[in-house]
Amino acid sequence: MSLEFRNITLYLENRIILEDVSFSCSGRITAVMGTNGAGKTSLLKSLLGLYHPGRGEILLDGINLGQLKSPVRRAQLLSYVPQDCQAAGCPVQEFVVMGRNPYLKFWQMPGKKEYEAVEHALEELGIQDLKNRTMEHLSGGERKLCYLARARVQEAGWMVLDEPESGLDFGRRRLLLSRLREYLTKHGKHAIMSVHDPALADAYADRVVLLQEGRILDCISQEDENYEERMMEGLRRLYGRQLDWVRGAAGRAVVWRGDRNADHSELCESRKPGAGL
Ligand SMILES: Nc1ncnc2c1ncn2[C@@H]1O[C@H](COP(=O)(O)OP(=O)(O)OP(=O)(O)O)[C@@H](O)[C@H]1O
Repeated sequence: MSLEFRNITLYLENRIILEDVSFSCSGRITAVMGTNGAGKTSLLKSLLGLYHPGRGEILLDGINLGQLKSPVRRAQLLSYVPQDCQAAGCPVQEFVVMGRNPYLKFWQMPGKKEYEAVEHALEELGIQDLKNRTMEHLSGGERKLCYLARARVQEAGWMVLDEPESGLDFGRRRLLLSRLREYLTKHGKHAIMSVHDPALADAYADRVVLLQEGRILDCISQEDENYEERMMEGLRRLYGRQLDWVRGAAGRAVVWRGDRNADHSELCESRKPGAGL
């Protein structure tokens, strides 16, 4: 299964948001990283058909998504977990089962098979206890997990996840991404996700795409011989020169040298005037 972005250029409100973005995904998970406003969500929304690039094409297993008219077919190919998981006024079980809609006729109600899929997804994510709760009464993290369960029962070939880790506690982030990897591997599926934490991208993604102000800074695979050097060089260009790897028996991690005493002024200088933050 292949997913390729070819020369994507996107304008929103007469501003260029993505410029000539080209890369292909590889392995189970591709992570997209970049500072706030770099264009990660816009890239994912272009993939989902929510934004329409003025130039370029996105090819999923040879299908040009720009020419795909059927929303049902698109939902069979791509599932989505947005950054902001809005509260719906229905029980969790009913929300999650909506993931099966692309496979039901318009007059058909979900049945035993569909609810079994829901049970299974909730169990895998460790949130069976939420089944009968109302979506709008859940915490942000709990809601995020319900959206993930819905994407899971949708059984699309590709999951599109916008900051899946946001709002989750320290342990659940790891649990979620390792379960995601297991699920993708077991079912031969793939994911593209935006993520802010380089440690999570490093630990769970096979390929990391670094976006800077709407352009590709680098696209690095874990298999590349110089992966560590390129990854660190890219991260330093995005976030600052004090970043470094530390290595130990338990693996490697990205840290700030000096941390609380580190000089973070470079971070602000690297932002464009008027870009906020
Ligand atoms: N619908 C829109 N109309 C106009 N501008 C938009 C729209 N959506 C996004 N933008 C702008 O596009 C730029 C990229 O936004 P985007 O949400 O893709 O960034 P991001 O990398 O996902 O940021 P973050 O890490 O903060 O979520 C920003 O400057 C944003 O203000």
